[in-house]
Amino acid sequence: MNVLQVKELTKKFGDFAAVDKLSLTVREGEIFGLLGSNGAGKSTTIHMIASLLLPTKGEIRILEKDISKNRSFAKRNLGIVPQDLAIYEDMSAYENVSFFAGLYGLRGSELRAKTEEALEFVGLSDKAKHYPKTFSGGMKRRLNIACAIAHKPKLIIMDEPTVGIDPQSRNYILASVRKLNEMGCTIIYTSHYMEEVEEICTRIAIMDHGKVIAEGTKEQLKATITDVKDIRIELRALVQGESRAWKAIPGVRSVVTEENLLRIQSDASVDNLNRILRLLMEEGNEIRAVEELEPNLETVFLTLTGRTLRD
Ligand SMILES: Nc1ncnc2c1ncn2[C@@H]1O[C@H](COP(=O)(O)OP(=O)(O)OP(=O)(O)O)[C@@H](O)[C@H]1O
Repeated sequence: MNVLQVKELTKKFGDFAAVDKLSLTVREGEIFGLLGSNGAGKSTTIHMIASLLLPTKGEIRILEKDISKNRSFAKRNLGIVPQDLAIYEDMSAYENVSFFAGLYGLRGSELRAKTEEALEFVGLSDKAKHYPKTFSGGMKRRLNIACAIAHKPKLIIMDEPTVGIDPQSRNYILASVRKLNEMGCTIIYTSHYMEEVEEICTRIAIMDHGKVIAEGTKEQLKATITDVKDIRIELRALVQGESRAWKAIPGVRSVVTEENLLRIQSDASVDNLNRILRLLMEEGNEIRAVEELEPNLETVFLTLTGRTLRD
C-alpha cells in the first residue's frame, strides 16, 4: 500500500517555486530519505503534507486518501517531528506529550497510557515531571519526537531531527527511527547529512531546487554514476587559481573547493590525474594528499548538481 503519494506538487512564493511539480510515492514499511541541501524545498514539502501550508498546485494522498478532503483522517495518521522544536518550556515533559497527543484526539486513560508509552520510548520516563528548560539539546529533540508519535501514526515525518545535537543523542535518535519502523511505522526522514540517510534509509529521493532529481535505493543511486571518478585532494592551503584552467583539462566535469580541500569530478575513462596535479602545483599549491573516493550519495549529488550538499 502507498502510505504517501505526492503528485505534481508545487508551492510558489510570489514568482519563486520553492517546490516545483514534485512527485513522490512512499510505500508502507519504508524509511524514505529526502536528501537535499539547504533551501532545496524539503521543509516546504513537509509543511504541505502536514496541511500547514496550502499547495499552489498538486495533490497529496495519505493512505490513498486526498488530504484536502480528509483532513482529520490525515491528521490522525500522520506524526510530524518539526525541524524547529515544537515544545513548551513552561510545561513538563509529560504535559507536553499529553498536550500534543490530545490535539490528535486522544482522551482519558488512552491519553495517559500513550503519553507514558511515548516518554518511555524516547527514554524520558524518569524526566516526565521535569521542564524542558532543564534538558540538553538532545533530550529536547527526543521530547519533540515523543510529542509526534504518542498517537501512533502510520506515517512519521522527521525534518532534520539530528541538527545541532551531540553524537550520542544522534545515535539514540537513529536507533529510535529503526525501532519505530520495526513497530510498523513508515518513516520519511529529511536530512542534508548524507551519512545518516545512507545508514538508515531503505529508499532515497534527492531534491534540488524544489524537484526530485534522482530516486532509488542507495545502491541504485550509486550505480547511476559509474562513469564518474571523484578525486579528493588535500592542500596545505588553497591558492585560488584561474578557473578557466580547469576547463582546459580533458574529462574534468566540476571542481568544488572547501577550505583546503578540492573535490574534482571527472570522466572515469580519462586519465588526467597528472595534469590535475601539475596545474595545482603550477598555481603554487602544496599537495598533501590525493585520494580517489568510493562513490557515495554525496558523489551522486555532486555529479547531478555540480555542488556539495553543504553548499
Ligand atoms: N514563506 C516563505 N516565503 C518565501 N520564500 C520561502 C518561504 N519559505 C521557504 N522559502 C524559500 O523556499 C526555498 C525552500 O525552502 P525550504 O525551507 O523548504 O528548504 P529546505 O530544503 O527545507 O532547507 P533547510 O534544510 O534549510 O530547511 C528556500 O529558498 C526558502 O528561502
